[in-house]
Amino acid sequence: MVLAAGAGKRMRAGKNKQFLQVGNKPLLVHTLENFINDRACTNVLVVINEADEHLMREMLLEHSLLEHVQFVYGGAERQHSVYEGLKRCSDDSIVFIHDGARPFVKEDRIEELALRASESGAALLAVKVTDTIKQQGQSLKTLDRSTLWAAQTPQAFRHEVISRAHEWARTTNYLGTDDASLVEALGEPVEIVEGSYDNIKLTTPEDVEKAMAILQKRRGSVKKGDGSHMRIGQGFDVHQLVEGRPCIMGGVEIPHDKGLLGHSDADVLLHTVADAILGALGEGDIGKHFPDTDPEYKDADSIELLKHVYSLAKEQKYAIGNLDCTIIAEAPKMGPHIEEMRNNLARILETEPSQINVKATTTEKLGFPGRQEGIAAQAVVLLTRG
Ligand SMILES: Nc1ccn([C@@H]2O[C@H](COP(=O)(O)OP(=O)(O)OP(=O)(O)O)[C@@H](O)[C@H]2O)c(=O)n1
Ligand SMILES: C[C@](O)(CO)[C@H](O)COP(=O)(O)O
Repeated sequence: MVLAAGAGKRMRAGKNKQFLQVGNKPLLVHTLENFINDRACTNVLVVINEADEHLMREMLLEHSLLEHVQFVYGGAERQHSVYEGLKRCSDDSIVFIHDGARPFVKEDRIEELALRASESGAALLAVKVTDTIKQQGQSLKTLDRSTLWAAQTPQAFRHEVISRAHEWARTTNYLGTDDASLVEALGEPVEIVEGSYDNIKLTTPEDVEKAMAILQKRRGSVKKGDGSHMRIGQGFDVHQLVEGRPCIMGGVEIPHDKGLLGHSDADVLLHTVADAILGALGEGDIGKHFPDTDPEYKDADSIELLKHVYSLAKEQKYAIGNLDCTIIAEAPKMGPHIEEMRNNLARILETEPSQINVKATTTEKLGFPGRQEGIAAQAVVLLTRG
């Protein structure tokens, strides 16, 4: 259960912080991917505000996650949101309750929590407190920090245990700041699984900068030299120019007296980029994935084809490092459309336009592009993961 029904007031972003862009994707997308990609996780429930539903659906669709989640409407307080979510969890499950605003939970912690929760009924991630903690009373007291832990999420429970704790809290009007505290209040065991200081909750604007630094660190900390932290690929494609076809380039329909011939919409730029990404992944080429003999791809929208190719990269946890493309065409003029193509590519590939470069050249009237018989495009892409 991923909680995303808060207002994000302390973030002061003018919208629910779950939509905030953190590096190459929105906060909630980072968080959900940790669970959707986890093999042991069978159902992902997202607790949302009804008012956010439309935008939430659009965002998850754009990142190919919509089909992997179910929505439930939350309540006024975090605890009420959890209560609503619990009604939708099955009786025999281990329920993970996690803040949508914590994007950096690690796979091995999820495994450890599942194990400990199935043994003891309840387990949470927490880190040892590193500051000296003062308690304000009549006089100031210093607590023994060797016994203090800062609670994080996920918190994992046998469904029966957490449902009972929430029912009790509801009838007694007990409001806790996390879910483990409700089980503690019943006097039942809760185990701590040591987490990581990087598993931060993005609460204030400063946390976005911390999150960016953690993302950078993760990208840089993947073992170098094994060829898995970055992959490079190149693509090249040509389509013939003929009368009676639209000229679609980088998702932009460019007014011209001729258009590109092909089984799909023949967007030579997007095909080239798709080939470059497939090359980087060692996954062959677009002909292998979308055969031009398959009627399913007749007049296919190349944006959808490229999205599919990018989803293969995401499955392997790669994102775009940068992409550089060249269109080779005598006509039409590409200049007025380059920015739109760049923005389209950034959107499809879930990155920033600054990571993408699109340029165009003629061949000085030489060869098939020069004679305006066709248009070629080439691309080089760097995929990174971490
Ligand atoms: N009624 C609520 C309140 C919070 N949350 C979720 O609980 C998590 C942790 O809460 P917090 O960081 O406090 O988020 P917000 O409530 O959104 O932030 P704020 O308190 O600043 O408004 C967030 O992922 C938030 O979306 C929720 O699902 N339902
Ligand atoms: C549950 C929690 O993440 C534990 O640290 C946290 O208490 C929830 O956030 P909030 O700011 O207290 O709502």
